[in-house]
Amino acid sequence: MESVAVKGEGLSLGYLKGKQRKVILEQLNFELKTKELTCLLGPNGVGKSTLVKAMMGQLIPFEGKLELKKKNVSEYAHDSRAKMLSVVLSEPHLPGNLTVEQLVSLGRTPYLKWYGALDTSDKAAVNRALEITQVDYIRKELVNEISDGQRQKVLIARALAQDSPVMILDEPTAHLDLINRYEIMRLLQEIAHAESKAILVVTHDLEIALESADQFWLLSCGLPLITGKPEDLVISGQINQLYPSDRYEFDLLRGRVRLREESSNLEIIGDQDLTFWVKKALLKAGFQQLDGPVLIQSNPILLRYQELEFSRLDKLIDFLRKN
Ligand SMILES: Nc1ncnc2c1ncn2[C@@H]1O[C@H](COP(=O)(O)OP(=O)(O)OP(=O)(O)O)[C@@H](O)[C@H]1O
Repeated sequence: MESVAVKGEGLSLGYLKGKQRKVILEQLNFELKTKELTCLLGPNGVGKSTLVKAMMGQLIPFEGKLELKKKNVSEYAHDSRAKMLSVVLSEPHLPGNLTVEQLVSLGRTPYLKWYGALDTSDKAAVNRALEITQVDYIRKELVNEISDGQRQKVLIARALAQDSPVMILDEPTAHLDLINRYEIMRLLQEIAHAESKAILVVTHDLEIALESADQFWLLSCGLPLITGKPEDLVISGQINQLYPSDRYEFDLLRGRVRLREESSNLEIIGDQDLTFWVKKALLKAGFQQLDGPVLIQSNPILLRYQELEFSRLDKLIDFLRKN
């Protein structure tokens, strides 16, 4: 099986204002691969949706090549492109009077005959999509009467029913709680691997993306697109290009962004994970320096400072403020 599903080469994308070109992205090179979950990350306004629009055939590149399964994206007729690429947008307008099953069935639209009814293979594709995404049990519920997390799974089911080798999702975890964010990304990773799909997810959710993505594409203003395994980009420090400001940095140990640590002379002794949180609380409370070390004893937690013992950080901080 050809592993490159979408390929961009020397792509320049943007919008026309009259006859004037407003270039948003230049010299983009990438390969979206089958059996991989790729996350596209970048700050607001950098051009992520612009790239997605181009992949959907809604935006003709100013320059360069954009191929979907080795054929120029703009050469596809609407229906044949829909068989190749499905899209889940972040804020879709859904007809609320449809049931989950009816909405997922809409994924079969590109395959329907002129009389518009689902045949046995369409029904099988819908059932399979409902099962894979585990929303079978709400198939008769109305779309506007289910939770945000369920709705997101239903939209993924509709894209699955469309049976295209490429799936693109724009912020599928927006508005979801932490567990559901993990759930959705884990589901997408499983689908990419088990169903042999090339999946591109646009997201701002770096922590969750790090847990689930096989590839990262990092877009930052005025720089070339960086692609690679998330862990490689972390190890090489390229991940920091997402945060151009000096105030932020990627915390290698904890796998997330943090405010660059203020320089401090705090001496905190104890288990490494615990010292991290004690230091964080002291810095937040405005203490960059103390008159001696803070010793942390675990099980039960006890903080020792100047021969005094504190069972909680707020008690230690209260003491420091008063003295
Ligand atoms: N239809 C349009 N016409 C002209 N300029 C546009 C149009 N749509 C978007 N832009 C511009 O293109 C740039 C990139 O926008 P885009 O929506 O692709 O960013 P994004 O990375 O998806 O942002 P976000 O994370 O906020 O969704 C922005 O400067 C925006 O103003």
